Amino acid sequence: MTIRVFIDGAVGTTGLEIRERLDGREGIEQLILAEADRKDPKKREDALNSADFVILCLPDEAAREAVAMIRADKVRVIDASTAHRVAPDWVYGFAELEPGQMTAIAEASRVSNPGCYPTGFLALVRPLVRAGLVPLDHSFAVNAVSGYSGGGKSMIAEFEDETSEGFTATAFRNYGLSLDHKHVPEMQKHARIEYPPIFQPAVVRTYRGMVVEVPLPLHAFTRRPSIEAIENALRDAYKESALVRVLPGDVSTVSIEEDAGTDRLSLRVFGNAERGQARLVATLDNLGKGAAGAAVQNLNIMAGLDPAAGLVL
Ligand SMILES: NC(=O)C1=CN([C@@H]2O[C@H](COP(=O)(O)OP(=O)(O)OC[C@H]3O[C@@H](n4cnc5c(N)ncnc54)[C@H](OP(=O)(O)O)[C@@H]3O)[C@@H](O)[C@H]2O)C=CC1
Ligand SMILES: CC(=O)N[C@@H](CCC(=O)OP(=O)(O)O)C(=O)O
Repeated sequence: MTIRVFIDGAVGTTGLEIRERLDGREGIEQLILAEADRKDPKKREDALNSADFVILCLPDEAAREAVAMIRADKVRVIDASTAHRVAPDWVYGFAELEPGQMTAIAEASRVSNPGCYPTGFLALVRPLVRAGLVPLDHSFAVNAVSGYSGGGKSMIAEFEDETSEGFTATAFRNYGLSLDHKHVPEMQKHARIEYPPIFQPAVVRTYRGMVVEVPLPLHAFTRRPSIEAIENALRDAYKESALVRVLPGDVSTVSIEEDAGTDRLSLRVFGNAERGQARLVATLDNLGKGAAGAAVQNLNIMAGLDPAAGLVL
């Protein structure tokens, strides 16, 4: 059986990566709009309704509009934008996050692809909250850096094109200083924690890759979990996963290039037992498990294909 896939936003940063991964795959036919038609509402509407699977790689508002254009019941949607990540009637497309999540994705008609930063945060934190090692009412902090492709075409131009408005030569800059980053509700909801985490993102002069860190004051928690207990809980949560790996915390540094160019998500636990402090560190590619890789994985799961097909391990 061949499935028909339409990527809306196929020439954007995420869309192109997905398209390349699906190109030439047996059993997948891509509906592709010509450059002159790709923003034509009528042409998009036709494509959106004649596909079996639609992957939205659009800004949030355009993603909402695209969903509203879909009338055919058979069309199943994966939305890479932020638009539906906390919507109650959408399935959260993070297959490894909860027991049973892969089945929920396989059966879903509407799947929201996780954000890149939430992917790192949730992978580190959710198993610990679920196991009761970290209390639900802990006030989490998240420190993270991303490659500049995380901001899509406009941020790529800011970092690469001297003639673009907003061109910057900076090596590192923080942002989200008003503490209202769009990923915070998604992190809170899917970690199932009481308070919004304090999210401290930054962007650096490298194209792709991310490091996402969560500091934990273990000494302050009622159960005072050991560093080993934290690492074991993560190992247990991801023991069956091909993409999420828990690595020993025996290195002296972790670089942003670690998983760039792959669909892996690597987790490490560092700590100081005497002080009762830990640093949880995730690395991933914002365009891999953080976007395009996750979308391809979700498509595989929804269409009943090999879950690892087209992914870079
Ligand atoms: N970049 C990343 O690392 C990640 C991105 N995402 C999400 O994926 C989505 C896409 O992001 P990204 O690829 O980075 O963004 P880009 O800006 O690189 O690409 C967006 C694409 O959508 C097109 N587009 C915009 N409006 C419309 C419309 N009304 N109809 C048809 N096409 C339209 C743009 O056209 P044009 O080329 O003419 O501008 C562009 O090609 C966003 O919601 C983003 O938040 C999620 C996780 C990570
Ligand atoms: C470096 C950078 O600017 N990154 C983007 C997030 C990229 C991403 O994950 O997109 P979604 O919001 O769709 O998840 C940001 O912080 O807004």
